[in-house]
Amino acid sequence: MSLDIINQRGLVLLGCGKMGSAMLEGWLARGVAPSSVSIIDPYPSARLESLAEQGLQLNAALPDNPAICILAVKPQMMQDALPQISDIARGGTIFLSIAAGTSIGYFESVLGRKAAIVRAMPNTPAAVGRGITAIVGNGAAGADALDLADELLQAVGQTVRLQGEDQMDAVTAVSGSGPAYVFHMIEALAAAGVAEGLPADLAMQLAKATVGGAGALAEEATEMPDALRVNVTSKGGTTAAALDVLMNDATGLAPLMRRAVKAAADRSRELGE
Ligand SMILES: NC(=O)c1ccc[n+]([C@@H]2O[C@H](COP(=O)([O-])OP(=O)(O)OC[C@H]3O[C@@H](n4cnc5c(N)ncnc54)[C@H](O)[C@@H]3O)[C@@H](O)[C@H]2O)c1
Ligand code: PRO
Repeated sequence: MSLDIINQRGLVLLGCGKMGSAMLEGWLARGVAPSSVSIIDPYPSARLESLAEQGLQLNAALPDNPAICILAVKPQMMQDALPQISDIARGGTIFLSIAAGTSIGYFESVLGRKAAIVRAMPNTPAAVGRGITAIVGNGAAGADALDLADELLQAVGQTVRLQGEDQMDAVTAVSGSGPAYVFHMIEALAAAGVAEGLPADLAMQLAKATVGGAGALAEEATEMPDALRVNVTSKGGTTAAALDVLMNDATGLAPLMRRAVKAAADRSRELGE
């Protein structure tokens, strides 16, 4: 399985900030040896410094032919960062980019069309093995390359394969950025609890457990979310009173979410220009 290949040939991470670290923690927890990981990052975290003491290669010479090289710097930093991995073999290594808005065509223009390039959009719940990553490959990324990328990403959650790269901006806006929307909902729910008289720590505990529990139920139940919502809603009761506000056609959550997701997708398209 892919993690064995990673341990044999190595994994390079170009940039290891919030998203790179989230995935790295998932891989380490699932058996990737710190000594098989090479990281290039001018500002390594204390956690990376500590992993370096366990054998992780930090800003050191790279393996010639690693199984996979993950490109995890900000889109705006990509051009400056890529020359640092230019000595990696083009034939045997899969280049997996997680950068928002940065097209496969851009990477082909830098790495060449023969390089196997996989564009992916993960999300930070990968840190606890609950991420979801969408992937799409270029012409040089054959079934084996996509399978390897898929297996590696499955170690930190679910994966989906896209029909085309044109779906990536919408995916980024829904699942890449989506955790931030949910975290903000937790903040807003807790703040509303405080406004109704609860202590802040109790309101936050209630909000976190409610969102976490509802998310788990939505994933595990056979019913769809609309049926689960109806199950909570007594006729003439408290939930119905709240949903009158949240499901207002003009001012409720749906039009607000539509605007938010459109703003994210538009920004993803801009980053690709
Ligand atoms: N954070 C998320 O939720 C998320 C989700 C999906 C995709 N992404 C994508 O992941 C990428 C990284 O995002 P992030 O949130 O982890 O950002 P981040 O700023 O936390 O991490 C970027 C890392 O790159 C390092 N870096 C900067 N210049 C470098 C260089 N020249 N060479 C090597 N490393 C360099 C920085 O020190 C930093 O640690 C972005 O392209 C983003 O679009 C992020
Ligand atoms: N974080 C990155 C951004 O905000 C991409 C998706 C989540 O641009």
